[in-house]
Amino acid sequence: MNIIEIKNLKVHYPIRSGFWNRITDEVPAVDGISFNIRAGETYGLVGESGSGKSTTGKSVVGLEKVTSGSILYKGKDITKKENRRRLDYNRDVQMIFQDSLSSLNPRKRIEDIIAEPLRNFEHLSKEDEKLRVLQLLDIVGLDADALYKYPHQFSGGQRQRIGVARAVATHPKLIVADEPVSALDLSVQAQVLNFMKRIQRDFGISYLFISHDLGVVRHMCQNIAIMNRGRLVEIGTRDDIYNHPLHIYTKRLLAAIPETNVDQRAAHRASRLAVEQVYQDEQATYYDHDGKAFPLVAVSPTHSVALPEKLAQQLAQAETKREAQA
Ligand SMILES: Nc1ncnc2c1ncn2[C@@H]1O[C@H](COP(=O)(O)OP(=O)(O)OP(=O)(O)O)[C@@H](O)[C@H]1O
Repeated sequence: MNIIEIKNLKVHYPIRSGFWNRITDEVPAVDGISFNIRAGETYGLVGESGSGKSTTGKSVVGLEKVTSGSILYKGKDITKKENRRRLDYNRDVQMIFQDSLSSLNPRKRIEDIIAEPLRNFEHLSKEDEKLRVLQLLDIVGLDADALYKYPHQFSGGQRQRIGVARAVATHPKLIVADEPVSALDLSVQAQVLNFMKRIQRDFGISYLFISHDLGVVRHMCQNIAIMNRGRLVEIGTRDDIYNHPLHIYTKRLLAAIPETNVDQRAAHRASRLAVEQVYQDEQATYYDHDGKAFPLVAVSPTHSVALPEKLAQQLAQAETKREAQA
């Protein structure tokens, strides 16, 4: 069952200029994307900086005005404010941000930061509210003495835990996690990802997991969409994307994952350079004459790629042959 269905979503930002501050152009930050998130899954949205991931995430939580298209939740389009209100959408869908320092109010104590959504959506007595905040701190592995501290008194990883505690306070159905570990050291990244997984199991939450790094997404996501210049260039299961990538942009993101095995580094660098060369030389094959991605074409029930139909099928057949020979 799908928890969210995104259909042909567009978010175009106006560019104003001149004495009268008129709209002279627009930035197509999100340019007609469609994908579904299933209940209980972690769906990855991956692309380089500026590809439109955050704008998509903010549209899903209702923080960004949508130009056209729809986002369906329980069959209703929540790009319309009245549907968000009617469905308690702002309680059911929460967001975790990359920059935990600026997303947590520095003047508020942790108790008040975590209690804020409870005060907005549930009207508990003071005692019950405190009990809930203590339970939430416990869930994310922080001690009770955190209650009276301020965000700057915590490490980046601890602040991200506080952000998660606030996000899960109202028992949401979906959390949009926008680069939740990108600002953290590798060892802390693993801890935060692990407890995000645990919370998902315990609460039955779905995540829209936004990242520029296919290396991080591999351990979290069952299905992945690759975003480039406001469009989706490839959608597939983890196996489709990591083991049978078809679009050159996906291959380029995969080649950018650092190689940890020292013996493999030279070969990895050579293949990264080779992919980069194809990407530079074959823009006209992989993008239309405006430099935009083609519409997605399905090459299997789970795998779609943004290429002209014939080329998509040829590449998919070559990939099947390669796998059979391997
Ligand atoms: N408020 C805005 N007004 C105008 N243009 C914007 C606005 N917000 C984002 N953009 C532009 O929209 C495009 C997509 O931005 P977005 O932040 O969604 O990308 P992103 O993939 O999340 O990148 P990053 O990881 O760097 O945040 C970029 O070209 C960006 O400059």
